[in-house]
Amino acid sequence: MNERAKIISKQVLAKSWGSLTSYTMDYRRQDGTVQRLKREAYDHGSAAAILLYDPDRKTVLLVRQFRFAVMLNGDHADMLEVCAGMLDGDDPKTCAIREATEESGHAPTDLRHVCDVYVSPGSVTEKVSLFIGHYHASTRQHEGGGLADEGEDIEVVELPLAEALAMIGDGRIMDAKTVLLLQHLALTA
Ligand SMILES: Nc1nc2c(ncn2[C@@H]2O[C@H](COP(=O)(O)OP(=O)(O)O[C@H]3O[C@H](CO)[C@@H](O)[C@H](O)[C@@H]3O)[C@@H](O)[C@H]2O)c(=O)[nH]1
Ligand SMILES: [Mg+2]
Repeated sequence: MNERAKIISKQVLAKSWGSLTSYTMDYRRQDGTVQRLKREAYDHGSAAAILLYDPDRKTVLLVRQFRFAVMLNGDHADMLEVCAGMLDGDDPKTCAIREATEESGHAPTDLRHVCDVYVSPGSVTEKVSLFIGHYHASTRQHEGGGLADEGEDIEVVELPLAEALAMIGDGRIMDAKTVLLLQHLALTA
């Protein structure tokens, strides 16, 4: 816990798949004065994500899936993203391999860790560990698509890296972790 903030009380506003909690804290400002503040935090655990890249063909494998919150915010809800998922008790690398395999059908090789990011640090506790891994014909285990009994309905989409980068510019790719990983790959491939 940060020494600048002392939690005075907390109230669970909602607890279901994730939890939304309202905290009251005494926050010590940079000038030393203490201010009482309220902040809400949404906690559904942390996550890992992996961009699948075929270096021989310079293609990437992404997944398209429906995102309810994006629909609520008035944007096109069929999001094109890198494979990703909640840690569910696994370490980030194990999670990245598990999610890539479930969602894309490929068990990736040559994983490298890129960085860890908070995508919405103002209110969401989730930290996402980002990886790049390789796929090719021999890494294919099955056709992918995710776990239908958990409501996943995933289309696997293969694209030239150059086309995926262009899709960031024209708004067809809007998921932050996907933008970051594609741009990192473009800088380092
Ligand atoms: N019951 C219930 N199930 C949920 C809820 N929200 C998600 N789920 C289920 O929980 C599973 C989550 O799938 P994962 O593959 O583990 O996670 P993800 O949704 O792909 O998350 C990744 O992408 C998100 C969007 O970019 C990221 O926010 C997240 O960090 C992560 O990288 C899916 O089966 C989904 O149906 C909910 O509110 N209620
Ligand atoms: Mg997922």
